[in-house]
Amino acid sequence: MDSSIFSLHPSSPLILSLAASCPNSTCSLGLSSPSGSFSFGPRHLDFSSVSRRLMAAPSPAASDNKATTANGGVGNGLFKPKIVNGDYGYVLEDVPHLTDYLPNLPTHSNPLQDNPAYSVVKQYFVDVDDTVPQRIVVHKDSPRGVHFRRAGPRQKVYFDSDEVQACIVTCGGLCPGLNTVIREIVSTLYSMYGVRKVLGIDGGYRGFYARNTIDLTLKVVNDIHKRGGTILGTSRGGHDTKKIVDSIEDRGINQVYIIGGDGTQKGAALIYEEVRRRGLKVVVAGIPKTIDNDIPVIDKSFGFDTAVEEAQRAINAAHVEAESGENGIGLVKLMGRYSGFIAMYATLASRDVDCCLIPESPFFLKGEGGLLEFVEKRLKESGHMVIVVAEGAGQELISETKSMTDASGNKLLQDVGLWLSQNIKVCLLPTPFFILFNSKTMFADPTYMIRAIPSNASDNVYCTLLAQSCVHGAMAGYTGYTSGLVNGRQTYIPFYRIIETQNKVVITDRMWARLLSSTNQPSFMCPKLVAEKRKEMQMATEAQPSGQLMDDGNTGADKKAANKEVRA
Ligand SMILES: Nc1ncnc2c1ncn2[C@@H]1O[C@H](COP(=O)(O)OP(=O)(O)O)[C@@H](O)[C@H]1O
Ligand SMILES: O=P(O)(O)OC[C@H]1O[C@](O)(COP(=O)(O)O)[C@@H](O)[C@@H]1O
Ligand SMILES: [Mg+2]
Repeated sequence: MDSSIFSLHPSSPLILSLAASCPNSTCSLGLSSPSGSFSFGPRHLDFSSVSRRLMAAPSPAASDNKATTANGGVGNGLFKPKIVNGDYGYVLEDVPHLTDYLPNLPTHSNPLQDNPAYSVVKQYFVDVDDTVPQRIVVHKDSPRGVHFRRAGPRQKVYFDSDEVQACIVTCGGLCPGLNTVIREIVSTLYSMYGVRKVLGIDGGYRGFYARNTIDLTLKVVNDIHKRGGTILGTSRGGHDTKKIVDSIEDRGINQVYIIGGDGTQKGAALIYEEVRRRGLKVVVAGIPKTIDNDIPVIDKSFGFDTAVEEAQRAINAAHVEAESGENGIGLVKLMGRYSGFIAMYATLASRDVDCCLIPESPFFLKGEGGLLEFVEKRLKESGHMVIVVAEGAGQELISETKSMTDASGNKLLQDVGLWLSQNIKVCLLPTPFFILFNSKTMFADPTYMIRAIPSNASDNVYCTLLAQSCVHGAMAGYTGYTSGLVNGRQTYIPFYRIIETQNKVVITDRMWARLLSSTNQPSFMCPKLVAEKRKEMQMATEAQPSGQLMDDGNTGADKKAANKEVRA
């Protein structure tokens, strides 16, 4: 077994609470799956939805999911997180299971057992007790820390193939790989589990109640991974929990696959809660989508690699333009509303960038140590320069007018690229240096071109594994989870962990230091801000017990060293 997977030992006291909260034994009791006809039309109660309600009668024991703590619940916090504590500071942040509120569900043998391609794989099924640590850098005395349930196929499943009526929805902004994920969910359901009913929800959350559905067959999805966008369409806004769950019931859907970013996963958490409140045998599973890479816990999001690769092409073009003219400035705006990961990685990969500006690192234009001073200096040294700016950078400098939001409630941003190119022109031209020499600023905004391309080879494989893991979890009866890669392993992560924070570039970490050293740009921090940052970090460091690893895997000692790296 891989050392990064921690399997619970049967003799551990932990096994008792896990066995209670995550059944994996075959139940002889229980009602058989509904055999009534499913309704695809407008809302009316049919036999299948009545029988699902009858099956739903939750027992008091089952509705308590054995959580040992009750903090930070999902969505509106109706249901307790499943947290299991083990020896040496081991914590399992488990995901819900249908049997938490439907205790007598029958199980079936996993059809993969008879699949010639998989039956020969040694240990193909994942041990139900396998878990994956969130942090892999540990010290001799550090606690084992937080773990997530390992994803993968289970020996027993909680759905009969004929019983499954799955649906897939894509929400939020576009991202390379969406079609691959759709294709692979359909293909896993059909080819591995023999499912024959998969619906596509048209146009995001509102499609549940305002649009027709699309039948997704192997033929329909066959070559969609070669196309950008999403064949299902997507949208912002339109999340109405009651209407969505009504539609799920009416259509007889019992597996809901929701592909989207932080906003979408918040919506998914609410759907899960409502489904559970109504006691439905319906799995709600998420697949994290964010081109900005701003979803926490997971290693990285699908489409991110593709986006960085494409962003590099734009940087390259800007570099060619800048280098060909006299004092040419190539300015490239990249995606990143709140997080500058695409800008940071594209800059690091390209090596042609002189300055990278991201939302996490404030900058200022004029005066000593400001951006304009640096532009002038770099032009004098090299005769050209390339600036990469993430769309969320410098927003506080552009306008103080009350910010507007989109249909999903996301802040609408001012165009920092246009603003910068105008300011560079207006502010630098009157200086003696620019009166003597010409300068031309070329501004490129390739954001929508990047979002629209199909995913590259590595993202395609990543999307395939994500989709397969997600389906295995649903068939095994897990629910209320997002599938995600943690330390290179597929896991099931409870919704509340995905939506509680946003992943951001930590400018006191080594990666940002690498970037600063590759571009040799100033940190643009005024001395007061540096002092404040240092103080914040010092206080965080002192609050940590000795040897305890902090959020980013560093110890207090690492942090102290990092504090010294913050440059004025
Ligand atoms: N807090 C929330 N609660 C419920 N639904 C939400 C929430 N935030 C966003 N959504 C819904 O999720 C969908 C996508 O959200 P959006 O922010 O546009 O994209 P992303 O999921 O990529 O962050 C939209 O339909 C939106 O209405
Ligand atoms: O699709 P829109 O509304 O133009 O939004 C553009 C935004 O979408 C993003 O691609 C992120 O989308 P999500 O919030 O859906 O993940 C950002 O990079 C960009 O700010
Ligand atoms: Mg978002």
